[in-house]
Amino acid sequence: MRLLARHLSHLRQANVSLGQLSPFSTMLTSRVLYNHIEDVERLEFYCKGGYHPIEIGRCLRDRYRVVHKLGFGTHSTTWLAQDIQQSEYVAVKVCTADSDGKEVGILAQLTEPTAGTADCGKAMIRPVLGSYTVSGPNGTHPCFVTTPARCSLADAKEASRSRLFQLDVARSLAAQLVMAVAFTHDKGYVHGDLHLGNILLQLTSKFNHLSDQQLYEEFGFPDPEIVRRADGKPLASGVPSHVFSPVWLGEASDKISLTEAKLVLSDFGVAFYPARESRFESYMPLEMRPPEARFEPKTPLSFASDIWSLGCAIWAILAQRSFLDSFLFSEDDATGDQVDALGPLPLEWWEKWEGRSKEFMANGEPKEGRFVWSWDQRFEDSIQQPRRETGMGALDEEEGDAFSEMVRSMLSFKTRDRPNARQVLNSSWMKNWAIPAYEKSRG
Ligand SMILES: Nc1ncnc2c1ncn2[C@@H]1O[C@H](COP(=O)(O)OP(=O)(O)OP(=O)(O)O)[C@@H](O)[C@H]1O
Repeated sequence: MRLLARHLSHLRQANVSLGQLSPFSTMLTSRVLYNHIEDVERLEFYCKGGYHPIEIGRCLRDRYRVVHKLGFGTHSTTWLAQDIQQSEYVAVKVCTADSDGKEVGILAQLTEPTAGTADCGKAMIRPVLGSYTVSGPNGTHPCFVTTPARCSLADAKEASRSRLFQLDVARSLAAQLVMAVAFTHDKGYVHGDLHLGNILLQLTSKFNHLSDQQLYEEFGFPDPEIVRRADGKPLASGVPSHVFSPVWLGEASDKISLTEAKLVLSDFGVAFYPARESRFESYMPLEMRPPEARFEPKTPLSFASDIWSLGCAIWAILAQRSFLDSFLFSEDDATGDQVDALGPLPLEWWEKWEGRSKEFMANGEPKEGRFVWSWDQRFEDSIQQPRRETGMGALDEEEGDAFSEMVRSMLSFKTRDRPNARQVLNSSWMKNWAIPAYEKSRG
């Protein structure tokens, strides 16, 4: 069940990126078909410009001995390795050869010793421990080394029956996420990909005391799956003979304790610096994508676009279900769902929206007889009822009102009406519920 859940979660994340492969991508996926293997990277991305084939047991740079696979995205595979110089486990992210390699520079700037030294948000972004490039049959790949994390919040939710975090854990995670985003924005960067798949949980330092053997006994041995072409022909030189499912170091969301709930904001692969570059396209999953990316495609995205996604992410941390229906099939579905939840669109957007008459009589007025999932009903169905039913703690009226006020303001259609991240940190819900839970977690 956990495997299936993770597979679905990866598919959902991958689905998004596949349509919009990369802002920089020059990779042409290979046309070769392979026999399907569950819960692994897309095999057709082993091609010129794509992934680098990695073998478990191999030593990268004569320093990082690969022990297991941690995960994969559309632009990378990430490996758990033993740093033989420092005798500690590290995560090595090996990017596709078409990656622009900017992520490492952004992480280095965000974590440099002078960057906001006393800022709590800085502690939630992992410093780069080393970076290099590796050349192989598919090209030259930017690689960088960070500390390994336990699992993403998306995977933790998928691994639990309730798909919920304990209330104080959810409050603390939400506070940490806003701190991390506020810090990132203060440094001039927009993250651009804020969703629960990119929000990771820290591993405890005890992990470093495990030998390879103990690690395998506790978390499972790598299970090589043979790669075979569907046409039976031999594999090209850039395709690995075996691939591996990621190791599961995580925990089901409902089992995570307050002290374990330490967050890492990861994947700055599409982050950008709006003062120096204009970005018009959003790479967010449809259900968390800011609406201006659709209705104002000629206006560059900025910090406020992260605030929309941050509002959706905070909702998803507290809730069992995402704010918008996660089975949206088109941009029209997403816009329709946003109007049902948040009310009428700005007039100029409404007039621009060609698909408006499918579900609506007029702006904010649904067609007769159609079910409308309102804000209050979503709050009840996604947050309160599941929390009550599973004994995970519902929000009382005062907290519920403060939470709704904060998230609703972040989900204002017009970017100028959204608070900035520092203002979010100063909201009543943050000050009276979320930050106190975070402080409790630090003892
Ligand atoms: N430091 C880490 N520790 C543990 N797992 C990690 C780490 N970094 C990445 N991962 C795993 O690898 C997955 C992919 O990483 P990441 O999102 O950085 O890749 P990407 O190729 O940039 O993704 P995208 O598909 O968004 O382009 C993550 O969801 C996570 O499961």
